[in-house]
Amino acid sequence: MTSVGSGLDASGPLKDILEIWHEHRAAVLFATTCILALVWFYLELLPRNNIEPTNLKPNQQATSSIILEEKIITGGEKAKDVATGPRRIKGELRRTDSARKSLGSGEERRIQILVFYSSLIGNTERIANGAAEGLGTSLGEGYNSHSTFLKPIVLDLAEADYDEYFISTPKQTEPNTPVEYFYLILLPSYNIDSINDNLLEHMRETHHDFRIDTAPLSGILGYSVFGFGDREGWPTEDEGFCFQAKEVDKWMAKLTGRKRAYPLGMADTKRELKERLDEWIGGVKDIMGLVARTGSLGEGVPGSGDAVESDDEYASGEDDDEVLVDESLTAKQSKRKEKPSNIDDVEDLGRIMKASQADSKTASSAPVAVDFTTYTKSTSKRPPQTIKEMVPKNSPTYASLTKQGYSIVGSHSGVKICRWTKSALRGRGSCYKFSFYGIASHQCMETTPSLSCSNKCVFCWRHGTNPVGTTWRWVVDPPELIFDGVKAGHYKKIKMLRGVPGVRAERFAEAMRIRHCALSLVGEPIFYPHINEFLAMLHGERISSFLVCNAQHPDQLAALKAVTQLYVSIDASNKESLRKIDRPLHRDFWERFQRCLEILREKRFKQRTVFRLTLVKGFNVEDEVEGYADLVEKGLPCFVEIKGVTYCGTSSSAGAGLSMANVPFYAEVTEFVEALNKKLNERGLKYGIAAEHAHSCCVLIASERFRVDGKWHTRIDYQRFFELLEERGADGDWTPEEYMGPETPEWATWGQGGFDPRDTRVDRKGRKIEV
Ligand SMILES: Cc1cc2nc3c(=O)[nH]c(=O)nc-3n(C[C@H](O)[C@H](O)[C@H](O)COP(=O)(O)O)c2cc1C
Ligand code: SF4
Repeated sequence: MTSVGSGLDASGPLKDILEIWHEHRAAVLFATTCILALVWFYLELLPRNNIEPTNLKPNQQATSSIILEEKIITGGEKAKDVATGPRRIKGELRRTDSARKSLGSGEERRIQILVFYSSLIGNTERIANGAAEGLGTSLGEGYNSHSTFLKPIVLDLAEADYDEYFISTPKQTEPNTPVEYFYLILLPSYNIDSINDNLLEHMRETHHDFRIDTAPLSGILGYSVFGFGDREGWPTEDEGFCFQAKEVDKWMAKLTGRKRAYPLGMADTKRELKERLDEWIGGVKDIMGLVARTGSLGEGVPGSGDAVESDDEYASGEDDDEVLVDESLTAKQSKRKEKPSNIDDVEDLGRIMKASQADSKTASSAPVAVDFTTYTKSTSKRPPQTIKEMVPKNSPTYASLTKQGYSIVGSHSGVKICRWTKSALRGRGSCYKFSFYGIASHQCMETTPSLSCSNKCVFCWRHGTNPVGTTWRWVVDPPELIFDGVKAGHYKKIKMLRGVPGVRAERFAEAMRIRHCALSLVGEPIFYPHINEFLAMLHGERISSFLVCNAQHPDQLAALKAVTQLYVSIDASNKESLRKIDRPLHRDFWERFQRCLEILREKRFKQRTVFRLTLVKGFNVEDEVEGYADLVEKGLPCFVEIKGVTYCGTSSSAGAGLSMANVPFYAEVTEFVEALNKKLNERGLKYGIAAEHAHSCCVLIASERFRVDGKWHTRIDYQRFFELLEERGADGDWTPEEYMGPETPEWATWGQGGFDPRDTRVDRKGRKIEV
């Protein structure tokens, strides 16, 4: 037996131990090292993990590191620098109250509202004090345990130190209890020298001072401005109404790096003060609630509160009704062959709906899909098919649509904010439907309960991403889910526009109540099996319905109940042209189209019916006036909207062969309209050119039924429409004349251009255009 290095002879238990040591020396050393490493790891890192919240803001993080150094107590002494090696912790970990609050919840915050005002006559001073008191009372009640609103402080801009408040974020008085600041600025305008000029000068200089950050107030939580003015002396914003509040709002956006938390509010102090102020204060309180709950001002769209006051959305070209040339159409797409699909009875629709509603996720018991490809009925039976979602979350279609700004609701519906809604929120004009029918664009929701369509129109601006199909072969979502979802999606997007330059508090508040619904987004709304239930929900909340269909689903059109205004798209005047331009999937598309016109004719004394013509030069304009007159004679719609196609592409539409050359000039549209109107009159049809919206390249021909004492009445009495619905039900009998609105405003009538004089017309870069 050999000795163990020491030269000692070993025997008995000692010998056993030594033998084991020899055999397992490496393993034992490794285990010991691991245990020591774990102990070090525990002692060194655990305390820090406990007290360093990862999601704190920079100033909070700074505070936490101060706390780390000062408050970890080792036997009554301050801890040594953590980098010097493992620490031995004795005794308890103690923290100050504020640190405990701040770190225990991870989100404790103290918010200080500063109410700035200027006042020559004294009104604004009184209002500022009242507002601060009101806010103090309601916010003092607290939104949750993690936020404390300190009593608002009122500051007179004539006395406040600009260097303290407008050159950088106000200094923290107690570093261990950081405070976040929220600025409210109440400002009357004066066209004489006043303290406002000093403030504006100071803001301008600060922003341009190369020694100072261009956004030195970016550390504040947010701001909002309210302006006071007098419309008697300064009737419009262009004439100086609240001009200094507008300026301050703009400079604050720059200095804070887009932290406009709520839109600029404005009031004529002699007329609408209380209403506007309450509205604005209510909005500010909501934002405070949001901050308290979530710790942030919420999401904003790109450009929201943009310091350069951008108008980027004008370049996006999005719009429900502006039909845009789709640059993404490719030769490949246009040549794509349609797969032969099943032909079944329309009655099967009911079966599909029931089955898919019963269990939308159980695909195995799926009924036979409905095929609308051929309008004639067939009795052939098809094997059961699997029901899928139309736009599954993981599909490229979903990704593409959401990228384009659609919110997908459920599995086949969508909602999107149209560019006119944004435009109206900013006082830059509503869409032509305002001029013609009185729809306020900022109160309009654009949605569809079916993202699928059965055409592939050459001018469709949906970038070829919407699903197409002739059959409803997808899961059917219940109408309640869609209704709640689209409203929530719409409101969410409106809220995101709160910081966009030019959005006015008044219109923003109005926009939080949807009054109109344009069912004309991508897809075909009447494709949705529960369209009537969905419409009833809209009407139940007094939301008007403007439903556009593609004249390819006659049975659904016939079964459609009351809508406020019913459209069919008339994209061509003859079969060949329609095939070329709409590229329909249905083989019997022309028969379907004709049948839809007949149905519209039948409905014309019950509903406001509209033909929508989209003119594409080289496709459906030349030599087609006669053909369109035939169609109007057949359908006898209440109105004919004629619109020039709009181009948004940067490259040519190779597949469809479209380019800017296909976009008619407004003069060409008006020439066409005059020719069509003449043809109609020659045939003894009583129509006339009623209104126009040159900005949208759109003109309205109306039936003389809507001309009273020589004046056009193309607008709608929405109130009366809902009364009729409530009195007589969705199948009830009434005529469109019964809810005919007041006279079409002079500025909207033919020859006047159609731009609301109360709005400001701007170009794509936001520069003012003289109308
Ligand atoms: C000399 C003078 C000039 C004014 N200039 C404007 C103006 O350019 N634009 C505007 O909207 N209101 C203007 N106003 C209206 C005031 O902004 C409005 O009356 C405001 O409520 C006054 O607030 P104060 O009482 O706090 O000073 C002016 C008022 C005065 C007396
Ligand atoms: S009707 Fe509504 S959705 Fe359509 S363009 Fe006007 S505002 Fe937009």
